[in-house]
Amino acid sequence: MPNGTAISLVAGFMGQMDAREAAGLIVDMIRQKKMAGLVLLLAGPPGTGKTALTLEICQELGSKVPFCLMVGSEVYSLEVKKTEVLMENIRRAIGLRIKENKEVCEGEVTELSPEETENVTGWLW
Ligand SMILES: Nc1ncnc2c1ncn2[C@@H]1O[C@H](COP(=O)(O)OP(=O)(O)OP(=O)(O)O)[C@@H](O)[C@H]1O
Repeated sequence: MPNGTAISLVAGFMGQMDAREAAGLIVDMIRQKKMAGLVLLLAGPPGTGKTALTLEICQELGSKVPFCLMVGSEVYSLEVKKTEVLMENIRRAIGLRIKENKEVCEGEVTELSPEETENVTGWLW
């Protein structure tokens, strides 16, 4: 609502008034670029709506803000480095935005003519 209080039932979300009002403040702060360099941490028991609230914040910020769900057990896996997991998710988030602008050309390749180059990368300079 305009005064910053949450509506008791909206978009399937009910209760959690304090958390939803706080989420509204976060959305305002992001829009005013006051969250730059800051991280929002939602803590609480399982199934209390942390993910749902995060998705709401993301949707409120518009279609250009990607929602990228990360699984905690992935981050703490011994097989993959934490930085690799983070990089993969950042790539995924950027990929979502690139995908929106993707131009698809349809056609048929009728001929391929390989060209010899001097450098090992295969790029023409
Ligand atoms: N206040 C709420 N109103 C309506 N539905 C809710 C509310 N809180 C949670 N839910 C629903 O309960 C389910 C579990 O919520 P969610 O996955 O967001 O919880 P979570 O806190 O992220 O859980 P976890 O810590 O296990 O990841 C979802 O389907 C969500 O839509």
